[in-house]
Amino acid sequence: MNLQRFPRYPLTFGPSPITPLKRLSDHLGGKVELYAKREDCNSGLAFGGNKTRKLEYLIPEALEQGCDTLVSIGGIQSNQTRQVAAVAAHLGMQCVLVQEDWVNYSDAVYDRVGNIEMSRIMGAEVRLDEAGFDIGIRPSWEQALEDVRERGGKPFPIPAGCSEHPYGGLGFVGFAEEVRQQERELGFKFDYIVVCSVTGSTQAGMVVGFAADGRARRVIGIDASAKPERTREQILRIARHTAELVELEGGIADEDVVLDARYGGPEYGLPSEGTLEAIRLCARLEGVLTDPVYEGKSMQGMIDMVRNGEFPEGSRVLYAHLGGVPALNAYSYLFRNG
Ligand SMILES: Cc1ncc(COP(=O)(O)O)c(CNC2(C(=O)O)CC2)c1O
Repeated sequence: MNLQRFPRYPLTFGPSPITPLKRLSDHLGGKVELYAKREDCNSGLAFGGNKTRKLEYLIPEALEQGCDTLVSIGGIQSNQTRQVAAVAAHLGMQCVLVQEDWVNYSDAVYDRVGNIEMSRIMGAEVRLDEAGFDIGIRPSWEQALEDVRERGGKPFPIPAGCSEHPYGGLGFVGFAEEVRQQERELGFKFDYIVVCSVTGSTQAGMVVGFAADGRARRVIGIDASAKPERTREQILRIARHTAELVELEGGIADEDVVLDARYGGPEYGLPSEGTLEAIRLCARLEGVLTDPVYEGKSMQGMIDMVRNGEFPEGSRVLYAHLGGVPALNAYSYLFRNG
């Protein structure tokens, strides 16, 4: 596998730390050892997250092409767009963000706090659009690109979650290589990796990266799109493309994409009671926060799978914490009683 041939523009602190979740593991019976790899603490740029790792492989192209404006898209509380705004500010580039109406939830502050607040403070042009949730290429985003061109700018297109960009999976191939190095230092290997999936390139990169040592099917995706068929198709397609880019021997089989659809409901961006309980449990046992849109759902999935005995006794499970905490501010009503 050859990731090194692709230039990487450092936007993260270096290898993200792996921390034990010992109190949570003990609370769940102590038969499975849970750890977290902290992409939520991976960068000093506006709290970082999984997109910041992905952007390290997109930015070299933007700089090489002489682009002056990063253009991206997400829902109103998108972590993607906030991370793009931070990288644009950090690089001295302009930023245009399309924020569509992806979530059937709003209250007095939903479009004024958290991610969208930070994007505005960092100087991004934030365009609210009433189109609903869809992880594909959107007319609103294509229009924003055209508008930048018409005003004489040179836009760099960054699709939702970076995922439809040809290099969108590379960052998480690197994640797997980083984990292997950390396993050598820890003196053991993880049996499973749990990760939240929506636009798919995070899991796709991990599947390719861990395929290199036979662990592709040990990457357990937890769908948070509530449209798992679409997300699964996108993960598989991106994984196969990424495997070609890094010259992975053997390629990617359908069965290499494991996506659990039990926890994505009731809708994208809306948490179930189980999700809210998982957020509270991890927060109160570990001081580790997760969010109602993404990580709360993957945390719920991991906790449920441990409770159901779905991981063999003695398993070591690595939870990929991909960030997302800023969105908690937009869902404060759900936690008004703790
Ligand atoms: C905290 C967090 N965890 C997991 C995911 C899912 O990652 P993928 O999109 O690569 O599958 C996101 C994505 N968020 C999107 C966004 O617009 O923020 C791309 C949907 C995320 O932000």
